Amino acid sequence: MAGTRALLMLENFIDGKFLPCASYIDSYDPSTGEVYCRVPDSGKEEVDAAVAAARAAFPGWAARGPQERSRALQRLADLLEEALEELARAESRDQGKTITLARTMDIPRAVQNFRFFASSILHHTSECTQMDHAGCLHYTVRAPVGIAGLISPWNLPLYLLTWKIAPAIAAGNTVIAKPSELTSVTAWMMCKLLGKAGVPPGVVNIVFGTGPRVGEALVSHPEVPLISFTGSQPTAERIMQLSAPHCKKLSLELGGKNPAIIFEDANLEECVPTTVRSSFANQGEICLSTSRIFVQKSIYSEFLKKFVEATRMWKVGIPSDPSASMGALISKAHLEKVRRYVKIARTEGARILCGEGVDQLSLPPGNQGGYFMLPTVITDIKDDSCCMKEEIFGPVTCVVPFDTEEEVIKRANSVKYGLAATVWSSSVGRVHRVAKKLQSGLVWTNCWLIRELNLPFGGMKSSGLGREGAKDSYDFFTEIKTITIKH
Ligand SMILES: NC(=O)C1=CN([C@@H]2O[C@H](COP(=O)(O)OP(=O)(O)OC[C@H]3O[C@@H](n4cnc5c(N)ncnc54)[C@H](O)[C@@H]3O)[C@@H](O)[C@H]2O)C=CC1
Ligand SMILES: N/C(=C\C=C\C(=O)O)C(=O)O
Repeated sequence: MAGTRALLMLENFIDGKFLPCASYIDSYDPSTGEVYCRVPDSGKEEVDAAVAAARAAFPGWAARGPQERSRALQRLADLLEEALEELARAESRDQGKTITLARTMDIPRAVQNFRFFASSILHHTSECTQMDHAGCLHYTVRAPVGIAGLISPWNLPLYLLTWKIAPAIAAGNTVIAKPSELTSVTAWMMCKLLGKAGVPPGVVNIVFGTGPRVGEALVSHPEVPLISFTGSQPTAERIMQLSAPHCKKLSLELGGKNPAIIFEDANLEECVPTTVRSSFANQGEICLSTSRIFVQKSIYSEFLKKFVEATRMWKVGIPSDPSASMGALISKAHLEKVRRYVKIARTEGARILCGEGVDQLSLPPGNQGGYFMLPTVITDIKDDSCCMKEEIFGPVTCVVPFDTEEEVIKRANSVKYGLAATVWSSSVGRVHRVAKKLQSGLVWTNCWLIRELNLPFGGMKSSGLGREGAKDSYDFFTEIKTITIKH
């Protein structure tokens, strides 16, 4: 329970109004372990109110032209950009990530999400075919689906929430969004800007609270025909079960166990720092984070030495420290889960080369209760260890050697996930060949996380269902109809 200090109190945002809730959940500052905020513990009642508001707003919003909706999105982007510093500070405090990352990645990307969909919504065309022998012309039309349910996780809070809200409202839907109960603050701050941007009441409604209460009420609601979800695979399974009786449209963006494949002709000057970043940026809490590093045997020792040296330079610090590369993990429970994986690796006979249990973490006295851990490199680990199979979602990465191209493709593909891979080689032929054979929705060669928002984003196998991007999100957030004209 919270102490006597003034806590930040969030409210739901329904029909353009901030509304208090009957009960609240404590929200923790990950860098101190102390409660600093209270989040509405909404349930069915709040979802019903949000559905009523979204239902009433839908016809008016859907009837506006794309240009008009686009202008509101542009204005919202401008307002978010004006508030960038305030939002970055709030995101960093709420999530535990460094202020530098929030300032340079999270909030700029939230701004870009609105700008991008404000523009892309103006450029869609529909299909038309002729059938002269039958005297027919066929064409397609698209229309917004209705009320979209949007559920987002805690790792990239405003970044991922806006990646869903922007395409949904650009296409003419109204939305009910549920951010993670662990990181709700920046979503609440954004609500203050919606009216000013010209987004009418009821178009964007945000209900805060836990997955089992408010998330399930939203997913089960018969008037919410589509759900876009980013988060874990077990939660996605539950969402699929609850959606099945209503035959809802689903977009599921789930986890990964992403390999980095490093061939002997890789440019290690670029590969080592990028692979440190792809393993440990945002505390390793990104679905695209590298967590299995396969290195060709001839350069294995050299790579390992350089990689461990560079990892030791990846500074863990309090989120407000501009020189920190990494902040605190999201919660005590998550920190314990991540540490458990390192413990299992050790009991299996793997070697921990740096980080957890090897090096000493140094923190200011006020942050001793925070959820910090050092970036950790594991080696001498078997491919069938849970550390090589399961999504750890923390600052832990495993490095193992390989001999041949065929062998490494097989090993990289031997997990249930298929989200993102990186391939490092200076052979153009090889990067094309390997990229094609990897079971992965995204392959970055000689780089990581360079995003082209136009193109499909999403995973194969247990990493998800559907894709997001300019055309893919438009397709998801609209219903298509084929019309035949006999002339
Ligand atoms: N994008 C990704 O790949 C992410 C993966 N994860 C993975 O999931 C693990 C657990 O993290 P969690 O926070 O528990 O993820 P989660 O999947 O439970 O949470 C994501 C969102 O789903 C909501 N949710 C939870 N249960 C729900 C339900 N029954 N119905 C509707 N919505 C529900 C949560 O409140 C949150 O808004 C992490 O350790 C990580 O491995 C977590 C966050 C993002
Ligand atoms: N979905 C996630 C990351 C997406 C990144 C992007 O769209 O650029 C995640 O970490 O959950």
